[in-house]
Amino acid sequence: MSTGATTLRMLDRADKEVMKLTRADIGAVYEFMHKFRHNPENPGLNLKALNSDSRLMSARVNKDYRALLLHISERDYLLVAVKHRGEVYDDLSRYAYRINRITGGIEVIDMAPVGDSIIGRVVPPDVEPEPAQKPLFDTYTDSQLLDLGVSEPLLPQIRELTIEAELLELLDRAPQLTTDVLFALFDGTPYDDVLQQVTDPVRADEPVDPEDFEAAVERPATQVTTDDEALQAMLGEAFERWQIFLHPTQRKLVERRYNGPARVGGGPGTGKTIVALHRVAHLARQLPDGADKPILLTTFNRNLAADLRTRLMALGGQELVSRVDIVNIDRLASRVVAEAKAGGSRRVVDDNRVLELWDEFLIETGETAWEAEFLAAEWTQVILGQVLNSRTDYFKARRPNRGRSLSRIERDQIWQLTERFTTWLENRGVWTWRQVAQRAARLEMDRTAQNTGVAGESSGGFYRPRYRHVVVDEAQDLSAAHWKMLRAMVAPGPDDMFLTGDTHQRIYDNHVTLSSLGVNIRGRSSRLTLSYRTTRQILADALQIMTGEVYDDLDGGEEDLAGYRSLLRGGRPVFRGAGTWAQERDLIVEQLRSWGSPTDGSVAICVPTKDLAADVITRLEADGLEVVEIGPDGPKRPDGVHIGTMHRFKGLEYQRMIIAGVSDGLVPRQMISRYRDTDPKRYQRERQRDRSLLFVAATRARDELAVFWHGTPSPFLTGRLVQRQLA
Ligand SMILES: Nc1ncnc2c1ncn2[C@@H]1O[C@H](COP(=O)(O)OP(=O)(O)OP(=O)(O)O)[C@@H](O)[C@H]1O
Repeated sequence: MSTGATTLRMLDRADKEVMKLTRADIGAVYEFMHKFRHNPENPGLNLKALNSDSRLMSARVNKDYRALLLHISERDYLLVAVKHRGEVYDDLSRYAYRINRITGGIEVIDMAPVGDSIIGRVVPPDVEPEPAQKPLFDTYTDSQLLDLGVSEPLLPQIRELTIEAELLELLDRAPQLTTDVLFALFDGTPYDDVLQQVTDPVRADEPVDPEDFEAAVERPATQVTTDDEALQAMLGEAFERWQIFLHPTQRKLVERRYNGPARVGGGPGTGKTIVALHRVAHLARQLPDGADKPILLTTFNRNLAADLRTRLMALGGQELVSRVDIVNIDRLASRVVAEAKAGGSRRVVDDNRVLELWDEFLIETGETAWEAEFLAAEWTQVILGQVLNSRTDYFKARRPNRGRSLSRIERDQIWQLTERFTTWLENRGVWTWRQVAQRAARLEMDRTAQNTGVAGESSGGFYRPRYRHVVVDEAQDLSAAHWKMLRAMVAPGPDDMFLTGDTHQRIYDNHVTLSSLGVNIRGRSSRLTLSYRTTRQILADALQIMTGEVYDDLDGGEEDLAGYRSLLRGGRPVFRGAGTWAQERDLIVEQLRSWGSPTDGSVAICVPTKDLAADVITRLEADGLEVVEIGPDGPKRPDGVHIGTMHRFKGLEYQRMIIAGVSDGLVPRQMISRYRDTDPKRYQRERQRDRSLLFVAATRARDELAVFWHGTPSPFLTGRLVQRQLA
C-alpha cells in the first residue's frame, strides 16, 4: 500500500467526454478517482504505461472504460481522457501530448479521430474528387502558426483543410489556443492582430521549458480541476462549465496579483461577470478565517446583485457567500447614509424626476434667470456628479461636456439656486439617488480622512477600512460619487479594487475618468474578446449597430471592440420592417409561431417603451400566449414569453430574442433631438446611450435574433442590415 497523498487532477477536455457517459459510468469515474488518490497501485486499477518511453498511462475505470493519465511527477497525475477500452489499446500513436511553447500549458491531442473524421471523409473513395481547393491557411508558414500558439502535432492536418466544415471538425478536438487562433485567422483577422489579441493574453509569464511537466500543470493554460467538485456537480446535474473551467485568458486575470486597482473590459458575453465571481472566490481563499465580510461585490442594480448572489452561491456555496457583502451600489450608499443617520426620514425619488422637480421649484419660487433643463443637468452632472462640496469647489470645477462656459458670477448664482433647491427638496421630504450617493461618498471620505494617518488607535477606536477588497461588475454605469465612496471604503494597495465592465454597454448617463477619482487603473487594464454567449452571426450584426461611434475606456482614453469574436455558429439574424405598428405586431406573432411559440422562458421580446410593451402584451394574450413582464427585479416568473423595455435586459440571456419597435423616432428617442442644436454634447451622449441600449438588447440573444421596425427604420440599423429583409 502506498503512503502519502497522490494528486489526481482532471484536464478540462476530459470532462467533456465524461459528461457524455451514462450516469452509472460517471459514477464509476467518480469512484475511480477516489480509489486512485487513495492508492494508485491498487491492483484493481491496473495502472500501466501505454508506451515505455511515454508519460501516458492507462488505468481501469470499470469493465468498459479506461482512464488515460499523464504521469506528471512521482505522485502527481493528470486525468486527460476517459475512453472505451477498445479505443485505448487499438492505436497508441493517436494520442499526442505536448507543453505548448507559448502558453506553457499541457495539451493532449487525440489525433486519430481528426484523421478519420476529416481527412478520411473529405474524399470518399468512390466519389469523383472535387477540383482541388486552396488550403485555408496556406498564406502562413508553419513557424508563423507555431508562433501564434497552434499545437504542433496538428500542423499536418491543418495544412490539409480546405473548407470551413473540415476546420470545424478539427477544431472540435483541438486545444483551446489552436481553436481560437485558427478561427480568428479564418475570420480574416490580420496576423499581427491575432498575435496581440489572442496569443499574447495567454502567453506564459516566464520562458517555457517544454519538458517541465511539473511547472506546466500549474500554469493557468492547463485547465484542471484539482478535486472532485466537477464530478460531484455532474452527478448532481447542477454543473455549469464556467463554475469549473475558465478560459486561460480569464483565469490569468482572476489569479493575478495586482499592485492596485485593475480593470477587465470586453464585449458582451465574454465572461466579465464570470471573471468577477471567480476573482471574489480567489480573494476569499486567501482570507484569514473569520466571520466577517471583508470583500464587497457590487454592481449597478438590484436584479444584477441578486443574480451575482445566485451565481456566487453556485460557485462556492454558503461558505464563500458568507465572506462577501453582495449589494447593489445605491443600496450600499443608502446603508452608509442610514448608518450615519444622515438622511433623516427623506424618501428617495428616481433620478429621472429631477427635471420635473426643478421645473416645479422654479415655478414656485418665480425664478426665471435659468432654464430648468440647464440647472437640472448642471446639478446632476457637475455638482453631484463631481461630488462638489462647496461653492469654492464649484468655482474651480471643470465642466467637460457641458456646452457653454460660465462666469464666476453665474456660477455663484447657480450654486445659490441649487442650495435653495436642495432645501426645497428636503422640506418636501425627498431626495434623489444621486444625492444619496454624494452624501455617502462624503461620509466615507470624511471617515477615512479622520482615521488615516493615525497609526493604530484613533479617537473612534481601532480604524479599519470597511473592506479589504472591492469587486465591481458593470463598472461602466457607476457615477463619480459611487467611485469616491468605494475608493474610501478600501485602503489603497495590492488587490484593492477589481472592476469589470464594458463602456459600449453604458446605459445610465455616467461618464467618469477613474484616475481623477483616485482609482488608478493605468497599466492594469485588460480586455476579454471571446464571446461565450452569442453566435458569430449575431455578434457581427450587433457590431454593425455600433458603427461610427467612439467609446471611452473609463480613464480618459478610447476603447474599441477589436478582436471581439465567437466560436459559436447559428443562423443569420432576421431584419424586417412593417408599414404600421399593428403590422409589426403581426410580425412578432409570426416570428414566435415560426419558433414553435415556446413558453418555457427561452424567448424574450424587447421594445423601447412601456406603451409598446403593453400593446404587445395585449396582442399576444389575445392569441392565447402566456406573457411575463420583466420588472426591476427581473422576470416575474421563469416560464412564458418574457417581455420588457430595453433597460430591463442588462444581465439577462435568452435563447431567442425579438427586438421590436426599432423605428426612427423610437430608437433613438425622439425627445433627444431637441438637444441637437441647444446642447450638441448632450445630444451626442444621449444618442450614444440609446445605441448602447440596442446593442445590449441584441447581445442578449444566444442562438437567434429578429429585429423589427415599422415606418422608417432606426438610423442605428445600417443600410446593410435593413437591406437584409429583401434578401
Ligand atoms: N469559461 C467559461 N466557460 C463556459 N461558459 C462561460 C465561460 N465564461 C463565460 N461563460 C458563459 O458566457 C455567458 C456570458 O458570461 P458573462 O455574463 O460573465 O459575460 P459578460 O461579459 O459579463 O456579459 P455582459 O457584458 O453581456 O454582461 C454566460 O452564459 C456564462 O456562463
